Amino acid sequence: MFATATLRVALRSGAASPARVSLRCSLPSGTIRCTGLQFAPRLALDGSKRYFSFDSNPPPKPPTPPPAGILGRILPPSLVPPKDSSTNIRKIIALAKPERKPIMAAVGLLFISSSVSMSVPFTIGKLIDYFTSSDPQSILSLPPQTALFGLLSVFTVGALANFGRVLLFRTSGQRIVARLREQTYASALRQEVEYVEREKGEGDVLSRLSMDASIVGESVTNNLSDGLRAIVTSSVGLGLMFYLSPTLTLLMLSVVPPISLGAFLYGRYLKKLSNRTQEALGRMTSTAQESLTALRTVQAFNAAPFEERRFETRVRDVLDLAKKEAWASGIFFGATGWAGNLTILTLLGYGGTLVSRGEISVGDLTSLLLYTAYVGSALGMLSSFFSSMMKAVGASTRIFDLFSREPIIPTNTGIAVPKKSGLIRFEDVSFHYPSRKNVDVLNGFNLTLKEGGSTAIVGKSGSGKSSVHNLLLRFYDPVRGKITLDGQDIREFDVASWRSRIGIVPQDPVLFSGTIATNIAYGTPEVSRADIEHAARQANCEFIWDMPNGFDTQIGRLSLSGGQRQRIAIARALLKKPAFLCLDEATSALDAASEHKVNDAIDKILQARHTTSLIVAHRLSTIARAERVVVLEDGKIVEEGAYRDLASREGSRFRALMAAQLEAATGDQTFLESALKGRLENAEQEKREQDELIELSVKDEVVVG
Ligand SMILES: Nc1ncnc2c1ncn2[C@@H]1O[C@H](COP(=O)(O)OP(=O)(O)OP(=O)(O)O)[C@@H](O)[C@H]1O
Repeated sequence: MFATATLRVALRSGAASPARVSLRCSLPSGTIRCTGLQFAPRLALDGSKRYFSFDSNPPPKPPTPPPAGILGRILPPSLVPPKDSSTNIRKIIALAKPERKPIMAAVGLLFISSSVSMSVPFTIGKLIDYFTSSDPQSILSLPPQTALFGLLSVFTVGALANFGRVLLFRTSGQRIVARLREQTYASALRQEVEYVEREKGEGDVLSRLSMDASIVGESVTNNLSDGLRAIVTSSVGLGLMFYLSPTLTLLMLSVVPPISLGAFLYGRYLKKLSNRTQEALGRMTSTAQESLTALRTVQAFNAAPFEERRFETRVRDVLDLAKKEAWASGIFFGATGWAGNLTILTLLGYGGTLVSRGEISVGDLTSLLLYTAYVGSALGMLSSFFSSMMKAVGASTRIFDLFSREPIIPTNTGIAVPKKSGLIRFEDVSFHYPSRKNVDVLNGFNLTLKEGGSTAIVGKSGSGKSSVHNLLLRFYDPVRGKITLDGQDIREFDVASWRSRIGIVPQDPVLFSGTIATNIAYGTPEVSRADIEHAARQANCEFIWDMPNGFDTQIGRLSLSGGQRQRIAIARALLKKPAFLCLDEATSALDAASEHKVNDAIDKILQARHTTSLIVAHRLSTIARAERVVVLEDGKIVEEGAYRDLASREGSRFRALMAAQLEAATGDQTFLESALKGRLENAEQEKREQDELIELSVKDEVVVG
């Protein structure tokens, strides 16, 4: 039996499909079969019967059919414009839609200015005939003064129309570029981190936003304007030429087909080059960005010459492509110029004979030669219009790739997360990163986080602790298994709603340009100054009060220590009043006073019973503070319990791990015992001493640059 229903479905990574699809499903012999997608998925119902997941792989793509249409039949495939060209041209035109009024007005003005300029050769011809004729009255029916005044007025109107055309085309062009950049940026921010950080690289995305957007914007306005002008000039010019002398015009036209073919081939070649140039520019920007953001490391390693060479290689790639473009342009423009001059020469030779035979006047021949020059330059403009359109199609492919890409972790779909916090469970989760599919980071990982409880997750470096946070925050989704909140798969929630309930304190917190206050209120801009100060106080950020401008101090001018940055990040997380907190403790050693303050701030979070915390812990003093400690090994939790129990259990994995971390030889039990015990005592004593410690002067912590 078949039933039609609309199901909410989520597809595993790699499968692209809208979040809502209609499927026809049947249940023959216990297997659910569905149709309605391009490929037949195998549907698995999980135990809760609320979440459906597809284990689907699209079938291999059929071989690309040969290009259709006349061009496809007569030209080799490499010369046929690809199908996406026309789609992209349509998308580019769609971008210009909101600007249709100014663009239409500009086109109107273009017709006026072009008509005026097209009247110039005709007028010059008539004037020459007037001044050289034995009977001038037969040529001009108006008195010469009136004719000159009329011409002056026409030229003024033409100039004003030209002014309006340029202004309108350029301003709408800039608005289109602005819109394109905004939307592409918004799309980049929506993508899953893997795509931006790994698959493409931030530099590549930046180059799409800056250079590619400009090229596309240019093409829809300046080039379009010049292209239209060229079309008007060449068609009107040719019409007038036919009117003046059909024979000479046909002679002139004999050179057009070879030039047009040249322009077509040149445009195709240029598009390819442009694509490759943009890719090379993206790689160049990425390289520069990487070393400039790590300038300290570069300088500390005296690696500037090495980085220069690396950048130079990238610049060379761009230069090589630019050279190819220069050759192509040189050959094309040289050849077309030569062909143009040859045409003029032929026209002059044959036209002179016609004049001597009295078949055409000197004025008309002059007009014709001028029109030939006009039409020739218009055809040149048309070919450069065609090549820049091709360039824009190349650049637009890169922009539209990003612009219309649906992120693998979908946004704006799913239900809102319930207000109350709840029980989080990782159920048989397996995970590998998309770029390293052969390395299982988690494998059958099970973990329950009690509401309001605190759990420290410990394990060797690279064992996958931070990956657990990444999954909880839905930067990635599990490859198998699921994460649930009170039994509901978190993939059913709207991702923004889910993340709004989670506070994060990363290992190396990022501070954005702006003031300390805006940084603490990052993500919660509606909070009051009193709330910001309260959160800062709770996170032991007393150093802020000692700064010259307090909370209004600009971050850009500060050099903050690791401990200070972490405390600002803790204040930021506290301000969000999160139901769940992911804290990734910094591995770098903090000085004693700083460590006390960070730990004390962490304590406050742990004591806030409304927050469920999952701490990736490195320091024993932090581990000792959590209610529960879990040990991660080979992608699984291999041990869990209270710190006291694990620390005192002979032969526990936890003790072995801590021994390795403390670099204590297995035989040196005394050192390990005292460290494990000492940390717990320290943690307890710290609590008692914290108020006193916070009073300690921290003024010298602040460095204003
Ligand atoms: N985006 C990524 N793409 C591919 N592999 C990754 C990515 N992030 C982490 N890894 C790899 O996944 C494994 C687990 O990394 P993870 O950062 O979760 O470990 P960790 O236990 O938090 O390490 P540490 O304690 O050193 O911070 C490591 O082998 C790491 O190299």
